[in-house]
Amino acid sequence: MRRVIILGSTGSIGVQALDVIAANRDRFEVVGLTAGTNADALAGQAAAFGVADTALGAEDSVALIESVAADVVLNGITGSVGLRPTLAALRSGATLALANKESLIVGGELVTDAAAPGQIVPVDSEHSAIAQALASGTAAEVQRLVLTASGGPFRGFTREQLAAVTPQQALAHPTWDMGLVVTTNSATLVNKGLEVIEAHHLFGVDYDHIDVTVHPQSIVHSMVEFVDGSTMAQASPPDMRLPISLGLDWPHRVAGVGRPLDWTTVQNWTFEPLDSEAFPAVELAKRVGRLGATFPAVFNAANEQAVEAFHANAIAFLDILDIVTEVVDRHEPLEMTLEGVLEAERWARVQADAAVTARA
Ligand SMILES: NC(=O)C1=CN([C@@H]2O[C@H](COP(=O)(O)OP(=O)(O)OC[C@H]3O[C@@H](n4cnc5c(N)ncnc54)[C@H](OP(=O)(O)O)[C@@H]3O)[C@@H](O)[C@H]2O)C=CC1
Ligand SMILES: CC(=O)[C@@H](O)[C@H](O)COP(=O)(O)O
Ligand SMILES: [Mn+2]
Repeated sequence: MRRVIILGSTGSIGVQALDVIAANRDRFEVVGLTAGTNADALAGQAAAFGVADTALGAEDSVALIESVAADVVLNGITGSVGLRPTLAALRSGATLALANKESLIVGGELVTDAAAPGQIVPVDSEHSAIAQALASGTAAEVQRLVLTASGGPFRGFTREQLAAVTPQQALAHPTWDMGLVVTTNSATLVNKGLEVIEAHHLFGVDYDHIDVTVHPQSIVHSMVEFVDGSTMAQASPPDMRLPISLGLDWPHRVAGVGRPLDWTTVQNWTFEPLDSEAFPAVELAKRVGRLGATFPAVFNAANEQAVEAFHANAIAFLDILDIVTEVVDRHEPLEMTLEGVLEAERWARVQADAAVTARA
């Protein structure tokens, strides 16, 4: 029986994790649940799963991790506020099933240095796919990682067309039903940029050997190319319960957690290059990833502020990336300590908010 703490249990990842556990009560026991502010939903989940320990907010999530023994902590919090809970989960010795990509991106080596080998299991669908595909060769035999991107709701749009898109349109993701921030990030392709940095930290592959291809069907979740020219791809219908289940009990598979592909119907899987002119986010992310230090934290924090402003109708869609770029370009890197990262984030949020105000 694996004892599981779920951080962000009231969100998209958290609710799907509870779905997986509800169907496999002989295998998983929920021992802790946390949310941001939604106390009613949290109390309902605690009653349904017989959980005594719950917490609201990141600080109390850390206290819960420190006081409740668990085999695995699933971090399904949204945003870089998940950094301290990620570090607390690693300190606790539990496996960290990581959906909260932001904590790895902003924390960088603070997170990877705190992790024992194999302690972080990726839940993000692309990184779960890569982890599965990597089993086909040795680390030295890996040539390239290829992350798939759906392209989001605005795939094929020109910059002129993107200028007028609305928050409501940005939330209409073609293949995944997710929280507001990651869905908006999929529309700008910032999500794919964050995922390139995430892949670099998780798998130790340099940025010249991490590529992105647009695959609108979201069936091939990512690929690993090996030195002999062989490419291993992981494919399944888009359903986060599969990577979540692997995160909860890696490397073991949970029977029946996802439905398989249906080969009795016509399949049309397509792949196309990313239009970096309309969607410069991946190039910018690679730039900040290469710069390292506090640049990724600044990229992410400025984006979080700009996404919030976009949904408050304070800025236009294209302003999101313009603001993030402006803030990154002005950044003077700070020391890579927790305090340095938090200070860089504070600075980036102030700068981004000022850039929003300047556009009002
Ligand atoms: N959804 C998906 O399919 C995927 C998500 N991810 C990643 O997983 C993470 C979660 O995404 P998703 O589930 O979509 O997001 P949601 O917005 O649906 O859920 C976020 C969760 O985090 C909680 N939360 C928000 N703020 C805080 C805070 N300050 N302290 C503690 N908890 C907080 C929320 O609580 P409350 O309800 O109280 O606000 C909620 O439980 C993100 O990093 C995302 O990029 C990655 C791949 C796929
Ligand atoms: C399900 C998942 O992992 C999301 O992060 C997904 O990647 C979003 O899709 P795109 O960013 O490819 O549109
Ligand atoms: Mn993803």
